[in-house]
Amino acid sequence: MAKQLLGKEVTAALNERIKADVEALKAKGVNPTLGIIRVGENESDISYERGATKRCETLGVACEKILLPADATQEQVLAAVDKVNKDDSIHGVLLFRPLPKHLNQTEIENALDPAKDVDCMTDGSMSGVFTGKAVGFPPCTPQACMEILDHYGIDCTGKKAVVIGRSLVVGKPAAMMLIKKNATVTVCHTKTVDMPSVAREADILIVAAGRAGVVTKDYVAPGQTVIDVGINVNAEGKLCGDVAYAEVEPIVDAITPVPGGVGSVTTSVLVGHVVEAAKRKYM
Ligand SMILES: NC(=O)C1=CN([C@@H]2O[C@H](COP(=O)(O)OP(=O)(O)OC[C@H]3O[C@@H](n4cnc5c(N)ncnc54)[C@H](OP(=O)(O)O)[C@@H]3O)[C@@H](O)[C@H]2O)C=CC1
Ligand SMILES: Nc1nc(=O)c2c([nH]1)NC[C@@H]1CN(c3ccc(C(=O)N[C@@H](CCC(=O)O)C(=O)O)cc3)C=[N+]21
Repeated sequence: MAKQLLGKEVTAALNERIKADVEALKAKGVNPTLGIIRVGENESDISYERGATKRCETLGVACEKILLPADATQEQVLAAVDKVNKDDSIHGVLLFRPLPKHLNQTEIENALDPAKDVDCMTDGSMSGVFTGKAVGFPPCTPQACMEILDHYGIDCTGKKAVVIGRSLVVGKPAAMMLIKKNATVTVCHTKTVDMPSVAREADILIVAAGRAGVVTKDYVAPGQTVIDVGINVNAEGKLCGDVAYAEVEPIVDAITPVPGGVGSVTTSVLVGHVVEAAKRKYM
């Protein structure tokens, strides 16, 4: 039986800190607010939006949404970004990615006010993750993975970490954060040869491929910690991760479940960033 690394155990202390900050802000007449921009009806965007909205409610943070159709023009999306930038009542902004293919995502991301960039969408914020200089906020999902390791006292120093996935939202920044924690890091992707033998060497395995069940029992070994970032919907309409949980869990030391793992920590980290952005402005 592997130890389950539970999101709710990780977020308990974090949520208490956020609630205290929210109260302090409200005492000063500031109502911390998250702005959400969604283009289209992507299923995974909508599930993140639902989780983030619920988390805002429980922590006392307001939420303003701008919903645009899937065929929105570049100008319409830029106008939405301009609106949230100019709105003093909005302290942090979440823009779901990837955007529909016809849009210039880089231009839209970089139009965002860096002070409101709570999910590391601008190139300036992302540079901070790579240079180690404190520029803006780190991306919420890889930070959630690090919060889980920290909470359970899993020391990365000298350990072998393998990350499956190289996206800018998860894989690449997660690799940088693991290097900062003194792990020796290998990053896998679709061109990696013999991934199972690479993954089996890991002490810490972070999986963000976005494909249900890619990590089977052949990828794991006793003693490992497995962090499953994937959020997929299975044939029965239930949430599942990228790891074939039933066959992996009996082998490894510790594992995050889906749901109840990384996703639930991500939304707390996001709301924490919004509150911190409001604090930086007013306190
Ligand atoms: N828990 C949370 O809070 C969050 C969860 N997610 C979830 O995490 C997953 C990953 O998200 P994201 O990084 O944005 O996804 P992307 O699709 O942008 O990236 C997936 C990465 O995984 C690699 N990959 C895909 N399939 C395989 C495979 N079979 N073997 C090896 N590598 C593979 C791809 O390689 P290549 O570069 O070669 O194409 C790519 O680098 C998704 O399920 C997403 O829903 C995302 C954000 C937050
Ligand atoms: N800029 C950007 N950043 C993202 O991080 C991002 C994105 N765009 N686009 C979409 C994907 C997908 N994603 C999800 C996160 C949590 C849940 C989720 O379901 N969370 C549940 C909990 C799930 C669980 O318990 O594991 C909740 O918070 O209540 C779903 C999906 C983020 N993504």
